This record gives sequence, structure tokens and C-alpha cells, in this order.
Amino acid sequence: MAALNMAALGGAGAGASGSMPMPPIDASKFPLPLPEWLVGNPLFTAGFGLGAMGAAMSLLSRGAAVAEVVFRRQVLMSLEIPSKDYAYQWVMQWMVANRIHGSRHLGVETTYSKDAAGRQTAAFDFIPSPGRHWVRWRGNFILVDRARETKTVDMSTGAPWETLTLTALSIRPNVFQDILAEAKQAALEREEGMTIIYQCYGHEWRPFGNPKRIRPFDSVVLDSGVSNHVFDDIQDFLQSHKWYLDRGIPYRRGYLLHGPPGCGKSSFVSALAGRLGYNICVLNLGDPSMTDDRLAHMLAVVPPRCLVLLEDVDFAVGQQTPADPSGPYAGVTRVSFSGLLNALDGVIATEERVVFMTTNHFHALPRALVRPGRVDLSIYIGLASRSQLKMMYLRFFPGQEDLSETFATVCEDEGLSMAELQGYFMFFKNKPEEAVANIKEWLDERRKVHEEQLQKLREAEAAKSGKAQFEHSWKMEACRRQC
Ligand SMILES: Nc1ncnc2c1ncn2[C@@H]1O[C@H](COP(=O)(O)OP(=O)(O)OP(=O)(O)O)[C@@H](O)[C@H]1O
Repeated sequence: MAALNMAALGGAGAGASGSMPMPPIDASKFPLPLPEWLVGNPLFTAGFGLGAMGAAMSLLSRGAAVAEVVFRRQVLMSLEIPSKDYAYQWVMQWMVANRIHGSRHLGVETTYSKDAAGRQTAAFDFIPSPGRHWVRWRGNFILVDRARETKTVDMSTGAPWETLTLTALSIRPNVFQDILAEAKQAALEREEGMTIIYQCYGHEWRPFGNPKRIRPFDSVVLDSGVSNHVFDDIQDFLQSHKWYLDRGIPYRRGYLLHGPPGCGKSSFVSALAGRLGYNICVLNLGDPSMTDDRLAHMLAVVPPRCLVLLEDVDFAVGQQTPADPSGPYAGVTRVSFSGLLNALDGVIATEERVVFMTTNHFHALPRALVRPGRVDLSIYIGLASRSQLKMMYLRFFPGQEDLSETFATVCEDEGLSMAELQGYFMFFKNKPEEAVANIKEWLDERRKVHEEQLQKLREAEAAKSGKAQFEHSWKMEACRRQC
């Protein structure tokens, strides 16, 4: 077809350049006898010559295309990495580290961090924008094509699908394995000493913010022995995969941390994850877009080496159906209580996971939720005990054993949460004596505030019951009149 077109063009061209003298054709060289008037016609000879050139060029271009295919197949090799794959982000960062060549189209990724003095600094990383880029790596030139799908998007995130295609000469067959290994190693090093917090976006887990520095295990001060008890339990679980499999027991473990607010439930999960070298997937049952199906799905696709943290698990209690209009959280939550039970330990529940649940309302939890299989270990994390008061004081003011005793004696029966204590100590950085000297006054003030809050609550309750009583008597009166 291309050849025909060229010939046709050639003919037209010949017409246009008809004034150029063309050499006469030797009629004896044609396989078929041509009439004399045609052989001597300059238009015919010019068209014939151009047609032959067109055919030759078409052959050449076909040959080049075939040669390219052969070259690509034999000499080049390529690797496709879809954006859904873990390696995608690793390779993007690898490109940043290895500098991108040959492109003026770069994107910027800004990261904020704080130095030791609390100053905020911003760092810019140039990432490859969609298009072709060259990366020089260990003497090899790698062509990277970042292609963005324009017609379809990832329904779970709304982001367009993307693919990275790496192309390299195949003289080094392991080049891609080496690149992936290096990119993965660099990613692991970046994450070392860090905890990644994952949140769900649509139907997948994505890192939330920058990785956080690991919280030291002993920075969460619990009553004596509690931290180590949980740590030993989870260590034992993580080493018992085969034991569970051999006995046909689903390989999963559930922990429930309960107690008043601000006593360290979430902080403890974070410190525990850091000590185990795990990351955390946070699930929020109060998320209005969370449904029973989505909850089950998210628990099924938890990334490796992650603890799942289900905060305020009492949120789903009382919710009969996902959209129960009479449920206590009507219009707020969509996860039904039975949906939660099934996701944790029902037919659809998946294996291989560690779930931490937290609640401030342990007594509101039905037994179906706290039974073994869903909750295997339940731990009370309460208000500051004497030993916690002392330890917390010593964390802020190391070496002040005597003062820590005095401090603990004053606060012992006050029902302080660790969060309150932390807030108090922040006022007295490096002033251990002042922290002790001011504590009585602070406690008096705190009692006064609590008393005021309690009074307001009582008044609100009284107003509510008064209104209810009035409504009740009004209805009774209406009923009596009707009768
Ligand atoms: N036991 C503790 N040891 C050290 N710090 C603590 C402890 N408990 C709480 N804190 C501090 O108090 C703050 C709140 O703690 P955290 O969120 O872990 O409490 P929580 O029990 O999960 O509260 P809530 O039930 O309201 O979610 C954090 O800044 C944390 O550092």
C-alpha cells in the first residue's frame, strides 16, 4: 500500500517536474514490448523512475522496521512496572537518586522535616514526570518511560493508572534484578528506624504522611510488667506459624487495649510496632465511607509486617445493619456490628494478621466481640499508678529519685492520666524542683475544673430528664382526655 502511494506520488511529482529533461528509456530492456510513443514519452519515464525510488524507499523503511523489531527483541530488554506494584515507588525513588537525564519535564516532591531544634526544613526531590527519561547507572544507559493512562483511572483512588517501562541493552541480563534489588534496599534503608503509618484510600493501603521515627519502647510507661507481657505474647505468636498451621487454627491474633482516654493505648501500639520492626495500618470505624465489605477487604490486603490498629472499636456496637437508622451512630458509621465480627473471625476473615483494638468503653462491648478468636488477649491500660508516676517523672527528670517519690506521693490518688501528666511536665522542662513545688496548686485547679464540668453535666442531665418528664405527663394528659 505504502509502495503504491509512493508510486502515485511519484507520478504526480513527475507531472510537476515535467520540464526536467529525462534520459530516454531503452525499449529493448523491457520484458514486454512497449509502444514506441510510450517509451519516448518523458512523463512516463519520469513517473517510472520516481515509482522505482518510492518502492525502494518503502522497502527500506519496512526493512528498518523489521530491523528495529529484531534489534528490540535480540538486543534490548524491557521491564514493566505498574503503579499498583510496591516496586513502583521504589524505582521512582531510585531514579531520583540516580539523577534523571534527557528530560526537562520533572515533577517536584516536597518533604518537610524538623531538626533537633524544632526548626522546620523543606527538601525538594525531582521526580520524573510522565514521558521518557534516561538514567545512567553503573555504565548502562536505561531508558525509562513513565506512561500515564488518560482514559481510565484507578477506581479506588481516583488516580490515573501508570506504568514505568525500563529498557536496557540485554548484554547484562541481570540488570533489572540488580536495579530492583538496589531500589528495594534503598527503600528499606530509608524506612529503617521509621514506622510507616498506613491508612486506607479507597480499597488499598497507602502510607499516610512521612514515615515516623520509631517510638522507643520504654517511652510508653505502663504498669509494671504489662509492656513486656504483650511483647512476649506477640513475639511468641509471630514465631508460631507452623504450630497454628499444624493444628488447623487460623493464624491470627487479636488484642484489646481498654481503659480511660490518654493512658497510652495508641502510643503503646506504636512503640510495640517499632520494637518489632513492623508498620501500622490504622482503620477507623467512624469513617462514614467504611462499609462491611470494605472493612473485610482492607483486613484481607494488609501489607506484610504490619499491625492493624482498629481504634474505638465500640463505634460499631449497637449498629444492627450498615445503614441502621435507629443505631446509636445512625448517619455516622456504616460498619455494622455483625460486619465487624465477621471481618475479625467469620467465614470471610483472612489469616495471618495481628489486630489491636482499642476502646474507652470496655463494658459496652458484647461478649461476641471479646471472645477468643477475636480478642485473644485483653489488657487494661489505666490511670497512672504510683510506679507509673515515678517512672514518668524520671523520664522527664532523670536522676531525681527522691523528688520522684515525693511527686508520686502527692499525685497517687488523684486519678491522673499519663497524657495529663505529660502535659504538666512540659511546663517544667529541666526544672524538677518546680514540678514538685507546683503540683499541689495544679491539682487544686484541676479538681475545680472537673467539679465545674461535672456540675454542667448534671444540669444538662437534669434538664433532659425534666423535659422527658414534662413530655411524659403531657402525653398522659392527652391520653386521659382522649379516653
Ligand atoms: N503510658 C504512657 N506513657 C507515656 N506517655 C503516654 C502514656 N499514655 C499517654 N501518653 C501520652 O499521652 C498522649 C496520648 O496518648 P494515647 O493517644 O496513646 O492515649 P490513648 O489511651 O490511646 O487515648 P484515647 O483512648 O483517647 O485514644 C500521647 O502524647 C502520649 O505520648
